[in-house]
Amino acid sequence: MWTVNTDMKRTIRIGTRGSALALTQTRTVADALEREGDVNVEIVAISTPGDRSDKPIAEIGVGVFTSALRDALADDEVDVAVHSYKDLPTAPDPRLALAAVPQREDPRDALVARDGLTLGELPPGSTVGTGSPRRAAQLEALGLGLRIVGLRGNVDTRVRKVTDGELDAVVLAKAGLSRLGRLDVITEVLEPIQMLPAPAQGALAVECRVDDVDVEHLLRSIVDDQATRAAVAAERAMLAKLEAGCNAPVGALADVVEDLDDDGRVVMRLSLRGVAAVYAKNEAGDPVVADLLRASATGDLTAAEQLGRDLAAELLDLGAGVLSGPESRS
Ligand SMILES: NCc1[nH]cc(CCC(=O)O)c1CC(=O)O
Repeated sequence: MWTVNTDMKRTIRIGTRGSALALTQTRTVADALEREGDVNVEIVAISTPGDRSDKPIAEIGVGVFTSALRDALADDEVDVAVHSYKDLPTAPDPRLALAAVPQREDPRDALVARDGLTLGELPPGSTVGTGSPRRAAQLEALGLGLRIVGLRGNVDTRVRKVTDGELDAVVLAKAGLSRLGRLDVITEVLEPIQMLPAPAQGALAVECRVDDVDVEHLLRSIVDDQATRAAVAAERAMLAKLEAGCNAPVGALADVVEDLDDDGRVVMRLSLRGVAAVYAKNEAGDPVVADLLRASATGDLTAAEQLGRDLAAELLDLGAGVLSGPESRS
């Protein structure tokens, strides 16, 4: 007796962190592949040191959430890795290819405050939780007299600090709340003019092994979004160049916008805004935000990375490298 395997579909193993957020965003990639790719998909949760530690990210370092996943992919334990793009180090991993950048969620940060309050309605002295020096610096610069309190943990844990009355508010990525179905807790979506998001916030990075051309082609044709890829490339190029010159917290946001060319025809271009904090030392020798440097520029969609590097150069000229504060990427 013998049986014929009639199911000739290839099975693609997709690696992800095990958090509710990571699993949900990986599910969207898996669903698209199963729907349009004529493949079977298996989701493999991989535990990372970042998931097992409660220390501030600034202490445990960049890549804590992503390097275990990248290793599993390079070692052929999975075929695809789905990351929150903003958690990836800027240095490329030569073992891997960035096969797809799916369409981005709303990149903005969101306030979750007690009693439905907005930032402007929080009385001076209110406590606002965030573990991100980028968010802390921009909150301080608003001059509202808010007390910034360090914070870590998953999205639900952070929201609970407000619902339990421990903090007056927390700031989180809107995309994370959206993916978890928790948009209802948002009391204000923060405009980029007040708070520029982390480079690549709200976007996913989908990687495969550099020599796995079949999977790369599959991912590129089904889940890649070119506008998101260009926007995120500009933001990340800006971050990468600034990292070389300083470790100041950086915010960046690129939008695809309509513009007119020399002949008055409508063309799509990339508009990039960036912010970097400059620190000074107070009497106790601790770094405090002395200034927020801002710059913006518009460029060709096909030269996204150059636009990012140019804007970083402008911020460095303005003094972004002078005295760097706490390291941060989120
Ligand atoms: N730093 C943690 C992190 N990494 C990705 C997200 C979700 C949002 C996203 O994909 O950018 C979050 C949570 C947050 O910043 O509130």
